[in-house]
Amino acid sequence: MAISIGLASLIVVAVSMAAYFFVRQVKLWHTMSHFERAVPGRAYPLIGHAYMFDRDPRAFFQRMRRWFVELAFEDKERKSRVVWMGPVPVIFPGNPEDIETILSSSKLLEKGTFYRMLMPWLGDGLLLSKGKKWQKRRKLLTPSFHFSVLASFIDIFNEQAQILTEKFRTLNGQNSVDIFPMVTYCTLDVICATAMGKNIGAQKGNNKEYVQAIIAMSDLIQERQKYPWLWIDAIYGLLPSGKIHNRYLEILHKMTKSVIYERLGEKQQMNGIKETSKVSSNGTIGKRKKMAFLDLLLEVHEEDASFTIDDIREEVDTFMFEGHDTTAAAISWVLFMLGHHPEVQEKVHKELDQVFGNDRDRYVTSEDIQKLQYLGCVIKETLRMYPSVPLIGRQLEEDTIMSGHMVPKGTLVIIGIFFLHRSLDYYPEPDVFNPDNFLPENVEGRHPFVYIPFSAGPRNCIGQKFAMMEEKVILATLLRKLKFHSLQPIEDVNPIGNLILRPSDGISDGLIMEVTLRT
Ligand code: HEM
Repeated sequence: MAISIGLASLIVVAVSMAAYFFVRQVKLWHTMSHFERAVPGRAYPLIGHAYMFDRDPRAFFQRMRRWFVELAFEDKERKSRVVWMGPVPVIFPGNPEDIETILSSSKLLEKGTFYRMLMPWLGDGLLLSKGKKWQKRRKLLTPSFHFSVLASFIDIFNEQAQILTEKFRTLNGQNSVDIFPMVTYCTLDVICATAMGKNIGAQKGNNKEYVQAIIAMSDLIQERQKYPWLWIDAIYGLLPSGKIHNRYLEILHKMTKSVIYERLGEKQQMNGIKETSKVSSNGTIGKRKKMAFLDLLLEVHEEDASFTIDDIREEVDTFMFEGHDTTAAAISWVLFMLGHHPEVQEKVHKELDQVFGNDRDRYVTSEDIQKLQYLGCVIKETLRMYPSVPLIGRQLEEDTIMSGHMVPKGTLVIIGIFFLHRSLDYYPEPDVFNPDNFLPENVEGRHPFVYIPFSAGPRNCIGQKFAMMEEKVILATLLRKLKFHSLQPIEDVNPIGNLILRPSDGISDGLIMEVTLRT
């Protein structure tokens, strides 16, 4: 009797849940029927459009590119469209006006499910936090990216750029080389020195365990994002890749924490001479060493104890993640494009000669950076064609009108930066590399939301100026001495868009180039 009552209750609960789910799905289906599909095929109950997705990430991204560029952005009406990822509808805005609605809103700031895989590593750092917490953190951290702080990092950019140049110089055309990992080690050294104040010497082959962990971690997260069954922590933790993930996580957190406590200890020791430990105009702590982001965060912690050591760890890890892969991809794609466009490379070389004369060794200064206008156009055009962050997401926190229809609260929205930047509507020849697209006269009159490599609005990239400065210093240092020649045809190197836009020619995931000395 007891069993049959239990069984009956179970059945009632199951049937009610199924009915609730069914009604909810029918309502959702009806609401979304106002939006055209972003993919050519039908969506079926439960699986949605998932049957159309290629397992091979390269083929998948190419297919998405055809669908979204042609169907969405180049459709006459440029309406936002829907894709059913299983039973979950995802809206892809198809015009800059809808993108502006989302990104410029001070209420639509939540990132959504796709970012969940980053949580174990980055916690509630600036990239992932939401609501009041995000607002408070953003306000706290914004002064850390003030120009005077960034200017104090310029020596670090120069130092690491020179090490990279020397590494390339010694190759001098003897071999083809995959530039991607070399540039990544360089940007990793830069971010460790600027975020943590620690020189980990990745370019020199030091700290191998940490370097391997940080590079592999991004790859593991990207892999995990693709397969929903890996999203469940309990399952993932039992699988070999989950075990590796957790081991790397431990290495990464251990390093960040040990640097934080080391720095905190040093700071406390210096408390006796507290006055000199305040940041000075050239970004040094007293006479000791350069300020790192970490020092600024420790100062915030001293003034406001509710900003805890764990909070600092989350922010430092967020900078470590956001601040090395993005810039490595951006610099590598610039070199790859220059290697395919010798006439553009020649113009960059000329500009460098005008600014630096015959001096190919001195450090790049803030004043030089201002003068390198054409290099700036090259960087921007590369970020148009190969935006380091190709897709960003939001989970709507309130009902929102897009393309004239209501999208209910809770819906996932994905903004395809890569697809937007390749649209014929906004760039006359979207697949042609043309830095002149960013000459002031050509930028004038362009809708501000058709070019958004750093996102836009209140939740844009806080590291944008840092990134542009770092890119210019590294490229100006490399290109004063070196010439780059790409060895893979452009059409063979398809970008794969996950967290970061990476190259793949189907054989290697690198950018293979010949590097020679400039005469
Ligand atoms: C070329 C280099 C870079 C590109 C293209 C880039 C792009 C972006 C984009 C598109 C976002 C928005 C992400 C989203 O909404 O999901 C973002 C956010 C962010 N970026 Fe960057 N980024 C770059 C470099 C950096 C650097 C060097 C740092 C730090 C030193 C950094 C720190 C951050 C942080 C902390 C956020 C989260 C901001 C917030 O939500 O308030 N980024 N970045």
